[in-house]
Amino acid sequence: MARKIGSRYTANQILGRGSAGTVWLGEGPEGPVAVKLLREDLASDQELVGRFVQERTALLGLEHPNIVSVRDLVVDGNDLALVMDLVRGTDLRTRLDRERRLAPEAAVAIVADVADGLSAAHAAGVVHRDVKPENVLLDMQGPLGPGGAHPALLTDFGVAKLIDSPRRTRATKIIGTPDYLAPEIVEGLPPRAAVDIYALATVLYELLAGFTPFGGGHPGAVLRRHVTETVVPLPGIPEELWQLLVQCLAKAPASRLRASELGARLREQLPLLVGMPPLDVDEPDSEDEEESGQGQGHGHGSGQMPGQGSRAETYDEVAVPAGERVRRGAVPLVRGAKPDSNRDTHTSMRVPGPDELAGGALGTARVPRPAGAPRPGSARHRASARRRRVTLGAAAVVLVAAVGVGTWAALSGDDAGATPQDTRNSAPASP
Ligand SMILES: Nc1ncnc2c1ncn2[C@@H]1O[C@H](COP(=O)(O)OP(=O)(O)OP(=O)(O)O)[C@@H](O)[C@H]1O
Repeated sequence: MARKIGSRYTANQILGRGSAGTVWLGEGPEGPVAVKLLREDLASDQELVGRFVQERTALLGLEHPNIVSVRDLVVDGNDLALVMDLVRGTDLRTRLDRERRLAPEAAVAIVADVADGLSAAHAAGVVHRDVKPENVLLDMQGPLGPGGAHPALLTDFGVAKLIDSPRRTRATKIIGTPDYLAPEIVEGLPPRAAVDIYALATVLYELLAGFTPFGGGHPGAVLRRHVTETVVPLPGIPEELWQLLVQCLAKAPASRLRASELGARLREQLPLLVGMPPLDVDEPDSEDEEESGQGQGHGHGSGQMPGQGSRAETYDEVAVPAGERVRRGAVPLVRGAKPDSNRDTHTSMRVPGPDELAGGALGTARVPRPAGAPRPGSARHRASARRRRVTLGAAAVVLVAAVGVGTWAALSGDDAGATPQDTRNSAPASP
C-alpha cells in the first residue's frame, strides 16, 4: 500500500501514529526516510500550511547528532508531510513502558543526550515545546553508551509550534502535554527555552520514578500542581542528582539551568551512578484516589477547581468518555476528534484563572512511597489499617490488664502480689 508523497518520496509502511498524524517508513532520492504525514484536518488548514512553509528554514537548519533532522517539508495537494531521518529503534515511552523504571546511569545518559540536542536547538533560536518520552527516539544501531543506553535523539521539532496557530488555540488556550508543561505556560506566558528544560527534568524524574512529578488524574489538576506544588524527593536518589532535578523543575524559569549546562552536569554524575539499580519507589499516594480512580488512570486529583461546576462544563475540550482509561490526560488535539493512537497527545485547554491555580485547602500532593508500602485508600492499606487497629486494641487490652493486675497487687500488699520469683529479683536488703 505504498503511496507517493510529493514527487520525490514514497511512503511504504506505517511505523506508528501520533496525535498530529501518521509516521511512515519511506524512500527518498537519498535512501530510507521517515515521513510524518499530518492529519487531513491539519493539512487542510490554510493558516497552518502557511506557517509550515514559514518554519521551513528554521526546521531544515537543525543538525545535531541528538536531533532527528527534518530533511524536507512537502506540501502536495491534500498532503502535508515532514520528511525526517529514519531512526532504527524505539521511542523512550516504549522502553519506559517495558521497564517501568530505568537504572539512574541509563536514565541520566539518555537525558544528557537530549539536553545536548536541546542546547543546539536553543542556540538556533528554536524551542521544542513538547519534550516528552514519546518524542525521544533511541537509535538501536548507534553505539552503546553509559548504562547500556543507545544514543537518544529528540524528534518532532516545531510540530507543537505549527499546530499552535492563533486560530486553533486562542490566547486563552494552552497546547502541550499536561504532565510536562512548565508553570509559566500554565500561567499564560510565552514559551521560552526554559520550558524545554522543565519538561526534560520531568522526563528524567519519570525515568527514575516510573511516574511524573505532577501528573495523574484530570488535566486541570495536573496544571494546578505545576504551579502550586513542590516536587517530593525520590527515596534513594543521589543528593547531587536530586539537586539538579530540583533546580530544573524550579517554578521560576530563570532559576533553571541552560540546556548545555544541564547536559554537562548530568555527564559529570555518570561515574557515580555506575551499577546503581533502578530506584526502589512505588507509585505515589493520592488523597482522592478512590473518588476519581474509576476511570482516570492513576486517579490523582479530582481536577475540580474551587467554585467550579462539573469538569465537562469548564474543560469541555478535555472531557474523557466515561469508563475510558487514560494515562497522563490523553485528549484529542481537536475537539470531537478521536486520538489517532492510544498514546498521549497534545492538550488544548483553557488557561485556569489565578484563583483556580491557587488550589485551595485541598492539595493533591503526590508523595512517593517506598516500594511495598500500601497506598492510602487501597484494599491493602485498609487491611493494614485494620491490622493496626486490632494490634492497638490488643495492646490496649494488655495495658488495661497490666494496670489492673498492678493495682490489684498494690492494693493486696506483698503477701498476695509477691511470688518466690519476685522475692529473688528484688533488691537485697541493706546490710
Ligand atoms: N524519525 C523517525 N524514525 C523512526 N520512527 C519514528 C520517527 N518519528 C516517529 N517515529 C515513530 O512513529 C510513531 C509516531 O510518532 P509521532 O511523532 O507521530 O507520535 P508521538 O510522538 O508518539 O505522539 P504525539 O504526536 O502525540 O507527540 C512513534 O512510535 C515513533 O516511534
